[in-house]
Amino acid sequence: MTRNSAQPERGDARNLDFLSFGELKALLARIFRHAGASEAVAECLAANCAGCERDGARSHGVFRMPGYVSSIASGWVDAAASPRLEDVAPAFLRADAMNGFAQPALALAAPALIEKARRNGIALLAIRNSHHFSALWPDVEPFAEAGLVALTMVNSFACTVPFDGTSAVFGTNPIAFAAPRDGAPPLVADLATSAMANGDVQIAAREGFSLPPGQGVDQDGRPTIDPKAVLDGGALLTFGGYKGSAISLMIELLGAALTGGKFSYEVDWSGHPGAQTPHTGQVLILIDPDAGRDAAFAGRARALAERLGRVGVSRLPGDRRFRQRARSAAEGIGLVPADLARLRALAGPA
Ligand SMILES: NC(=O)C1=CN([C@@H]2O[C@H](COP(=O)(O)OP(=O)(O)OC[C@H]3O[C@@H](n4cnc5c(N)ncnc54)[C@H](OP(=O)(O)O)[C@@H]3O)[C@@H](O)[C@H]2O)C=CC1
Ligand SMILES: O=C([O-])C1=[NH+]CCC1
Repeated sequence: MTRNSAQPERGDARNLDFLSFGELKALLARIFRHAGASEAVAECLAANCAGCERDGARSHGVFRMPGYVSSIASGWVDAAASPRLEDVAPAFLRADAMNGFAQPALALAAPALIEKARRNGIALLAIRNSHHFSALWPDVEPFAEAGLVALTMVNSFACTVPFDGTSAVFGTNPIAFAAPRDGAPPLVADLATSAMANGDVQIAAREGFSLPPGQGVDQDGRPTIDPKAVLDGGALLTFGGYKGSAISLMIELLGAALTGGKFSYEVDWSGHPGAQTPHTGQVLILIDPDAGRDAAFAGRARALAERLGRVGVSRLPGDRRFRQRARSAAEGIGLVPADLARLRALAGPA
């Protein structure tokens, strides 16, 4: 059976167990603490991962928890690391995640970054020595809610063949953008620059679905719709051929060369069986869109969105997530009972 697994269905609601966001976040925080994370890291990553599940961003929801745990257990990532911040220029911050996760480094930097963006109109954060194993929208959306435009990019691990190339060099290299909009939630776009996210390929393999044609190749470079062949020595293609390849190239440069992180092809976790979290870098740019003038940007964003609606566009990036978020708030976050049981087992004794 083939399914466009970009946002796979979770199954029949009648067969699910429902948790509130608070309950799911508390369970995930227990798992992180049990795995050896510091309190701060556990809270930060639990909120992030529970938020992905709540919003229907399944490729980075609770299915990722065993990967977090095995990466921590392998000694590849330090879940108790305390990130360090360096103020390098009026509009430039660097953060060393100290071989920990990227999100706690971003959380540490956020207040100073916002202050710099408001003072200078723009500010850049370069995070290195960091592991990013999640969606990017949580890294940009809060800034747009505070009236700022945010753009972020992360490189990952070599699993994507550059256009015209013969083997994987790029990661799935996501880019996310958030902008404030008058009278509505921010506009938020968040996408892998590979044809699919690696997480969705893993979900398809686990649930027994084929990939749509044109997403990946097997270990011999032949086109395949078998997710296991893509994961087992094969690779993904870039989205949109040479165009996605060009954007992925930019993300390698900004995510790694600019930050001091590793290129995706330099990630070598062979000495750490069980490691799954890419050890690379992340760049984030904040813009105060109304610097030097009266507020206008959010109104312009609203005008553009309304125009798109008038020509028949029924879904803007972020809309599906916001709808799912509202649904989760009303009904709870539905989990397959076997997945919930696995999470409880990962959390150890209560
Ligand atoms: N940490 C890492 O190294 C990596 C993380 N990722 C993450 O994986 C996630 C999934 O990526 P990907 O599979 O490419 O995302 P999708 O293809 O599912 O979605 C990409 C964007 O397009 C929007 N969108 C999807 N379908 C439509 C449509 N029909 N009309 C209008 N807008 C649409 C989505 O909005 P909406 O969200 O509302 O559906 C989203 O903003 C991302 O969160 C990404 O950050 C990916 C690669 C690596
Ligand atoms: O889905 C994906 O492609 C990835 N998520 C985290 C690392 C790569």
